[in-house]
Amino acid sequence: MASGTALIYDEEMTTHKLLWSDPICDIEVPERLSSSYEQLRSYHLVERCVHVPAREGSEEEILLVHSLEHLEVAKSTQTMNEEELKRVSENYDAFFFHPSTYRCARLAVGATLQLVDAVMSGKVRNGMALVRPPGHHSQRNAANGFCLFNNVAIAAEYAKLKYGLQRILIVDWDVHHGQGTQYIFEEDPSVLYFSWHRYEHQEFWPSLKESDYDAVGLGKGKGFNINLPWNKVGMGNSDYLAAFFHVLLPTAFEFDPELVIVSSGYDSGIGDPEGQMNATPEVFAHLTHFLMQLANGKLCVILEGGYHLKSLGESVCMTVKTLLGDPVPQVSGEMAPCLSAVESIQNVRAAHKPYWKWLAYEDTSFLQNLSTKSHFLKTANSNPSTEHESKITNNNDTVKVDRFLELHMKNILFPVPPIKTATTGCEGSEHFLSEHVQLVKEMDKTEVEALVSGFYADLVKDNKTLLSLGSMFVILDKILKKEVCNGIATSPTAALSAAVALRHSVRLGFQRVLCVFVGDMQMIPNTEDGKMLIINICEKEQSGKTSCKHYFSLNWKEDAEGNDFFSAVLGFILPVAYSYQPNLTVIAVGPNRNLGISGISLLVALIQGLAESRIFAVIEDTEISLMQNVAKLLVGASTPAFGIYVPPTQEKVNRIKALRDQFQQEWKMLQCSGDIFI
Ligand SMILES: NCCCNCCCCCC(O)(O)C(F)(F)F
Ligand SMILES: [Zn+2]
Repeated sequence: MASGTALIYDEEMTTHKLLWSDPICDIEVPERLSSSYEQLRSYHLVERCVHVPAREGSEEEILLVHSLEHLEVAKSTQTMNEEELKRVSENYDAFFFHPSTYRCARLAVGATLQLVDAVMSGKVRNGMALVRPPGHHSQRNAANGFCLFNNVAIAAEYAKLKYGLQRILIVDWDVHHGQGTQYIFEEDPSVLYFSWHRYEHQEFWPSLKESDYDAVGLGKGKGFNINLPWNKVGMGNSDYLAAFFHVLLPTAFEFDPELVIVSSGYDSGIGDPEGQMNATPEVFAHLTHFLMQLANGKLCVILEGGYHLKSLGESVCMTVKTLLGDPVPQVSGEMAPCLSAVESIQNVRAAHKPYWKWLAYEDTSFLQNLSTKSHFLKTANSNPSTEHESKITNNNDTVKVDRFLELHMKNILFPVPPIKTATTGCEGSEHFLSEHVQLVKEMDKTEVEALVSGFYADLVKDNKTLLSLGSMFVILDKILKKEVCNGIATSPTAALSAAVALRHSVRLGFQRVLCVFVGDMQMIPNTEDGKMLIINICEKEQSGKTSCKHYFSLNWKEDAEGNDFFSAVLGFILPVAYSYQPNLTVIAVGPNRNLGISGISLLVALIQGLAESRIFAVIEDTEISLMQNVAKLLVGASTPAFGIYVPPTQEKVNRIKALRDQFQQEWKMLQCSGDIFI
């Protein structure tokens, strides 16, 4: 699988600028590009990327999406004077021409296509193109909203034509609706377009009815256009993550794209005058991390909007750092989506129920009793997470936001551990040893005995286990000291090793340890003090132990034909895990696991977004191929082969829903339907 991250930037795209006064367009300034690039340099990220040059998009490439008339009008502006430029610009909603606009727009298209080629040819795994003018509002025959040519739409058509792709996912996390992109692919089932956007019940620009959640696509394209409207400002990290867990990711994994393209606008970030949202830069690391697990990692991130230069720059850096494979920083803020966000999520899930298998058993009874909607809103105040107090009173106070971000990013940008993975050289590990892996020597026997005889004597009986513990302690120490990012060990009794590892981790000072245990756990540690949260994925209810706030037994029988674990990971495990905010994750696979390797791989891949990617994996030593798969994932050598997508059965959906209904007050990231307020 390819490696490396491309960065495409050409200073010439800073020449396009507004020549007259226009309070609407004057935020789209050249410094957006140059200061983002400077920020990348200041974090030494430019030198870690593969430099790919921009080029001019050809007329033929532009005509993949735009009309000849639109192209001719754009071309004709190159020789116009200011008066003429102003007049042509007035034909469009919120667009301005400069003599260099046409040249810059062709460079933006070409830069985007260069990135697609670099990724599709395997020259790099993923990459980012810093371009302007942006693209997602421009339409076949019109410029709109600072956009002249639709860079991302052209890229999708180009990729279909040149690489014969049949499924492309476009994720538009810009705070404005990319109506241009929606119109272009509305009837096209080969391009799944997802956009969230500030909407405020059609009050916010471009104020279109077709930006609402019920615009699902037309004809054969029905189900392949997903609009998630934000009807309030102040949306934050938890709202964005909830939208990914409960809308985008389940759909994306079912769609199984061959390429993912992001219309990456950062005006959805804190401090932006347009968005007025509260999401902080590190959330883009999480969003990027999730999308990297699709399409075998083939991800092209294309800049759209973003008008607070500091917020824009920090968010661009978070995105590129993650594309490079760095650990994902802890996400800040209360992990509780607001009522308005949950309502939008519920509405879009209901609207798409007819088109997606994963939604087949979605309960849409709330639609019938819409009359109780007022009831819905009235009782809403009973839930504390209904509204977000806006951290920054008004985003217009740029300097205040600068200071906030200065402090906020200080404890986010931790030094990247020199080594990615520590292992004990267990059976089969020679396959993945590389400069990213450190073989740790076993702790010597006497040390282990001293340790075990004290704190773990009640757990450890025989000698063989004792030795396997030696390596485990060494790895846990290295993870705690941040000498490595993650670690993996095998054990003759994974259940016992996991129990000792959990107790050892808490003793070492990890205050919140998440343990996901696959198979029967045999011994279940006491989770009363909340310092551990255990999710036991087992075939049958553990002896009498029912689920409670910090212990869940999730009964799951792997599906014979393929991998149906997506709904459990996305709809339950990740929301609980993100609500808990662990500072270490322990993944353990015991004897007679009830999950396929692809289900476990999915879990390991997606859970790396937690605890600054600190994961300790302990695998039953009979599971050689599983160990190798997990090790490759931890090293970042591969994205998981998720196997054949199988939608969840009604019984499994009901089991998740029951757990969600029972615990969504404690773990609020589980909330995805409004019936919690009724
Ligand atoms: N009352 C009229 C307000 C017009 N506001 C225009 C906002 C354009 C936003 C452009 C963008 O940020 O979506 C892009 F990504 F394309 F750059
Ligand atoms: Zn925007």
